[in-house]
Formats: sequence, C-alpha cells, structure tokens
Amino acid sequence: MRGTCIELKQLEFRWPGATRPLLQIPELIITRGEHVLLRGASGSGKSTLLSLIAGIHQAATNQVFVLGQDLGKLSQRQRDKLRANEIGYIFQQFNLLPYLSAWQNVVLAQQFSPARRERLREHSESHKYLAKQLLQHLGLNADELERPAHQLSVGQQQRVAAARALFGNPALIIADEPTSALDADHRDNFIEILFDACKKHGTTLLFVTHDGSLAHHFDRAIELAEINTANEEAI
Ligand SMILES: Nc1ncnc2c1ncn2[C@@H]1O[C@H](COP(=O)(O)OP(=O)(O)OP(=O)(O)O)[C@@H](O)[C@H]1O
Repeated sequence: MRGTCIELKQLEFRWPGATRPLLQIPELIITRGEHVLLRGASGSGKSTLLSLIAGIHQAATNQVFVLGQDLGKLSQRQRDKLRANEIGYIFQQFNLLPYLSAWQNVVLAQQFSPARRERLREHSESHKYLAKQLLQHLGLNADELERPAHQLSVGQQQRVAAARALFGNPALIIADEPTSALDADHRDNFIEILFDACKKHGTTLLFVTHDGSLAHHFDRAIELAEINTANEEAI
C-alpha cells in the first residue's frame, strides 16, 4: 500500500472578482510514487490547480490534502514550510534569482528546508559540488554553471529551475510545462534525468505539458476538462 500523495475532495476555486468558479473538482487522488500527466486547453486552469496543490493559493473549500496534510488547516507559513521541504515546483516562468549563478540558484533550494538538508546529508560532497553535478547531468557546461541566471538562455534557465526542484529529493515534483523551451535532444535528456530521479526516490510527479509525445512516460494522463465540472452548468 503506497498511500496517497494528493487528494482533492469537492474542491472549488474562483479568482477574486471572477463571477464564476474556475475549478470545481469533485475528487482527484494521486498515489505516492505515481507519475501523472495533466492536460487541458490553454486557460483551463492547469497552473491554478498546481498552485492550489502546492499551497500557493487557497481553495474556498478546504479540501486539499497533500502528503497527509490538510492544507486548509495550515497557515500560510506552514504551507510554505511544507512546500520548501516536500515539493519541488518547476514554474512556467522559472522564478530564478537573476544575479545568482546557476549553481547558487540550485543550492538555495535547501536554505529554507531542514528536511532537504537532512536528505542531502547522505552524500559526503558539499552542496556546491552536488548542485554543479546535477546541472552538468542536465547539460550545462562548466562556464554556464558560474554564470548569473539572467545571462543564461531560456532553455538553460529551465534546466536550472528543474535542478533546483530536484535538489534534496522532495516527495512531490510539480512541473508546469518544464520542457517548453528545450529542443528535442535537451528535452529527452531532461525527461530521462527527471524520471530517473523520481524512480530512484519514489517521488510523485505531477507534470503539465502540451507535448503529446511525452505521454508514454507517465503512469496515467488526466484531462482537466474530464475532472472539472465548473463549466457544466453553463452549457
Ligand atoms: N492571479 C490571477 N488572478 C486572476 N485570474 C487569474 C490569475 N491567474 C490566472 N488567472 C485566470 O485563470 C484562468 C486559468 O489560468 P491558468 O494559468 O490556470 O490556465 P492554464 O490552463 O495553466 O493555461 P496555459 O496552458 O495557457 O498556461 C485564466 O482565465 C486566467 O486568466
């Protein structure tokens, strides 16, 4: 029995000022260790759903459970702590610190997370060494590792964001279109490293992409329109 990683029950969310809810999801369960692809039309609410699961925004109904924790019962600070320790989030816009080098951006992932630091302790090497090693696996060269993030290409920044999410092995990786800026070779390499890391550590993966060619990597695909009943009354 692997247990549940994510459980939504009667989730409802509307953006402030919106006349109608964007999301109404009666139920969604994702098991620990599962690798799930989330698909849906542009603007259908995929990024919003990811932000609710990551505890960045809060649903009106308090029915989002992540790793056994009821997010509705946690304060913003507790949700931030849970995210720092257990969720690696690869944002569409990367959210890198522009004047820090590639490897410094990766090392940052453990700064606010005692749990990640503890898990990194199984390695004898320094955090700096481990961050550089991960970035090199993802295809950055020695010069690029030292360069400030704002001087990297979009594809290189995407890989730095992925390395930061993976650093210190969080239980859940949430990835919002993480391959959109990569060419085919870098995309395949990225997917291989991401899946290797997730399999090795039993990490749950929730991944949004428009790239249909990636579907075979996943245990299952969820169509947002099939689980979201928010638009049904309007039809
Ligand atoms: N901070 C916000 N405040 C108000 N409305 C928002 C906000 N963020 C997103 N929205 C709205 O919520 C809807 C869903 O947006 P979201 O980014 O979740 O869709 P998406 O499925 O991820 O789209 P895409 O595939 O284009 O990235 C859109 O109508 C968008 O304008």
